[in-house]
Formats: sequence, structure tokens, C-alpha cells
Amino acid sequence: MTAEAPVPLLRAEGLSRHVEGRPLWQRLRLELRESERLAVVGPSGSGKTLLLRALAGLDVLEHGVVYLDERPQTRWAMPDFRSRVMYLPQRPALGTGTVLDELRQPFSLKVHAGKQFNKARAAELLVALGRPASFLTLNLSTLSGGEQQTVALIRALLLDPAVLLLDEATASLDPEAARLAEAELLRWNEVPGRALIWVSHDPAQRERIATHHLDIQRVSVPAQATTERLPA
Ligand SMILES: Nc1ncnc2c1ncn2[C@@H]1O[C@H](COP(=O)(O)OP(=O)(O)OP(=O)(O)O)[C@@H](O)[C@H]1O
Repeated sequence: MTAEAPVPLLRAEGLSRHVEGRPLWQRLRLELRESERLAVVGPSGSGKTLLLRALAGLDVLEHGVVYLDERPQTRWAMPDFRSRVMYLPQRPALGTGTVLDELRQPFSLKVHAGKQFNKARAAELLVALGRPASFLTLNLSTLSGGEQQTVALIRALLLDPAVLLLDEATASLDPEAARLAEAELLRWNEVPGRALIWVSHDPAQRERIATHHLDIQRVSVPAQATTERLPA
């Protein structure tokens, strides 16, 4: 008897998107199961960011349905959905104050009421990502683009979503810091019930990270949209 495939954490059926009359992806279908890491591939302007935003419930869906745990996005309270499917933009929006303030702030929101901010864990993640724990005291206004990406990544990891949608999440980091971020995300992904989608222009990074890939350009050819498992 063969084991049944686990139910997808995130599933999308029949997604289409046009921009000013130009079709981007059409009839897109994808499935993301726990422990999977899907790399989305495509040239600039092909709609990768718009796809991640649609999956996160940040853009209106033109056509199609996104399911989380097999429940349609429209039947989730959006704050709950977005706390489980978390989008990390390439240029994160941070608030004011210190890094510590930024990491602590979301825990005051009702949607995260069941979670506790853990400063020691925040410091541990900083060190894992190549920053000293004293980084917590820095003012957000002084941070470089790469440092901002690091803070946004740690904020997301502390909030413990089921699905991370990473939009060129290491693009502003130096190669060493990017490798540390990759390693931390692989560790995060080892815990059951988690999966991620990663948009990256770096083929070597996709090779290191992904278990599956989705070529967004092929998606615009009807019925070709699919996720493919990469060779082991
Ligand atoms: N809110 C919007 N309104 C209208 N057009 C948009 C909007 N957002 C993006 N676009 C356009 O949609 C297309 C796809 O944009 P998107 O940012 O998703 O591409 P991408 O594949 O992520 O590109 P890159 O690799 O350069 O980040 C682009 O032509 C962009 O100009």
C-alpha cells in the first residue's frame, strides 16, 4: 500500500492576472505541501511579485481560488490568513524606533495574541544571521537595505507562519549573509507543517534551496502551469 500524499498547505487553482490588458500568468495551478520549497522563476516583469501578493491575500484575485489547509482564502479572516501565509517583500516596510521595537511590535496585535515575543530567540536569530545581539538596540532609520531585510526576516520567523513567501528576500545581502539566511530558512523548514515559496533571480540560490520550481512564463501557456519536483 502506498502512503497518501499529504494535503497541500497552500493550493491555487485557475489563477489569472492581467496588467493593463496584458496577460501575465493564466490558469495557474500550484500546490505546496509541508516541507516543500518552491522556487518561482521568471524574468523581470513576468509577475512573480504579483503572484506572491495574490497568494498572500494582499492583491485581489482576478480569477481563481487560493486555499490554505483546503479552505478558500475568502473563508478565512484575512488577518488570520496573513498571519499563517506571510509575505516578505524585497524592500520591507519597517516602522520607527529600534530593531527591538520592530520585532516586538506585531506581538501586540490581536491576531498574534496567542504568541509571546521571545527576546532571547530574537538575539539567537540575529547571531545565526551574522549580526551581534547588540543589533537589537540600533535605530531602524540607520539600517542599510540588507540590514532591513534581516530584520524583516527575523520578524517573520518569530511570528511563526505556516507558509513564507519570500520575494528576493536576500537580494540586498552580501553573499555570506545570504548563505546564513538560506541556512536559517532551511532549518525553519525542517519543522513539520511549514513550507516556503522563494522568488530569486539567482540560479545557484534556487539550486541550493528549492525542492520544486515553477516557471512563471510557462504558466502563460494554458494548461502548462504546474509545479515540478527537481531531480534529487
Ligand atoms: N499595482 C500595479 N498596477 C499595475 N501594474 C503593475 C502593478 N504592480 C506591478 N505591475 C506591473 O506588472 C508586471 C509584473 O510585475 P511584478 O512586480 O510582479 O514582476 P516581477 O516578475 O516580480 O519582476 P522583478 O523580477 O523585476 O521583480 C510589471 O510589468 C509591473 O510593471
